[in-house]
Amino acid sequence: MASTPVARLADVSQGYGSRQIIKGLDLSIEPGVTGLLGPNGAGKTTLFRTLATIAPPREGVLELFGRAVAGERDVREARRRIGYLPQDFGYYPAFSVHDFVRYCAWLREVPSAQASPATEAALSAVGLQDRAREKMKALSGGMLRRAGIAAAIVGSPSLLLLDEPTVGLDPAQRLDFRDLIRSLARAGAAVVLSTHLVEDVGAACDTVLVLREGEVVHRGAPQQLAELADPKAPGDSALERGYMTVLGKVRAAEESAC
Ligand SMILES: Nc1ncnc2c1ncn2[C@@H]1O[C@H](COP(=O)(O)OP(=O)(O)OP(=O)(O)O)[C@@H](O)[C@H]1O
Repeated sequence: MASTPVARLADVSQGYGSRQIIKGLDLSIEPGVTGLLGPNGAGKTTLFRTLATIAPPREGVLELFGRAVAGERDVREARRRIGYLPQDFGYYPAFSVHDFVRYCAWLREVPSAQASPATEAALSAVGLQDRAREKMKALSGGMLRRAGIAAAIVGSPSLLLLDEPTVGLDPAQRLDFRDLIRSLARAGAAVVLSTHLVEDVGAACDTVLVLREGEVVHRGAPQQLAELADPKAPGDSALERGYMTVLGKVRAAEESAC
């Protein structure tokens, strides 16, 4: 039986000023881990901002947790259940790591009795429990990223949106991160992550979406993408070659249509 989508976009368009980035997109996000691949400028961050209710769709409908998001009240209710790690997230440099994550719990309206245990749990999930008292400004790039992941997962959101979460993580931390998102998905969360590291998608995702110029040009299990690989396509793994093959085919179809 098909599961109910956690998020659904129906005929959604999105853009900046006069530029349209996403055009008439239909998309559903199911429980489990969804990996978002796509070249620079494909619209991945724009899609995250739409799903995170930061930028309302210009046209079309955004549905979250089975309800259309139509006004301020819907946005506020939805945000309690969404964890979002933007590519460049803001923080107060003088905050301790603990206070930063706890502040994010407060923003998400995690009940005050649960805020402290939820903060401890999120810090320990990313291996920062021993750095909880350090200032944010004293963290290395990879540790800052881990603090951002902790802030996104605090309070166990139902929908977790992670924009390039593994940038700057060392190999051991990337492996731990994969375990973490798999366990969050097993606990019922829908996780969407964007990455340029195709192997992260192969290792951690149930579904992969390839976005190009604001359109989903492929959707399926990572294995299905790997099976599309043209052996002559560039790439060091079947999945990379599958990804490059899909992009190459779309480009060729566009060129022949011109
Ligand atoms: N604030 C903005 N104002 C105007 N154009 C923008 C803005 N943010 C993004 N864009 C444009 O929208 C398009 C999609 O950008 P977006 O950041 O969503 O892509 P992306 O797939 O996340 O890229 P990357 O992989 O480089 O992070 C790009 O052409 C970008 O230049």
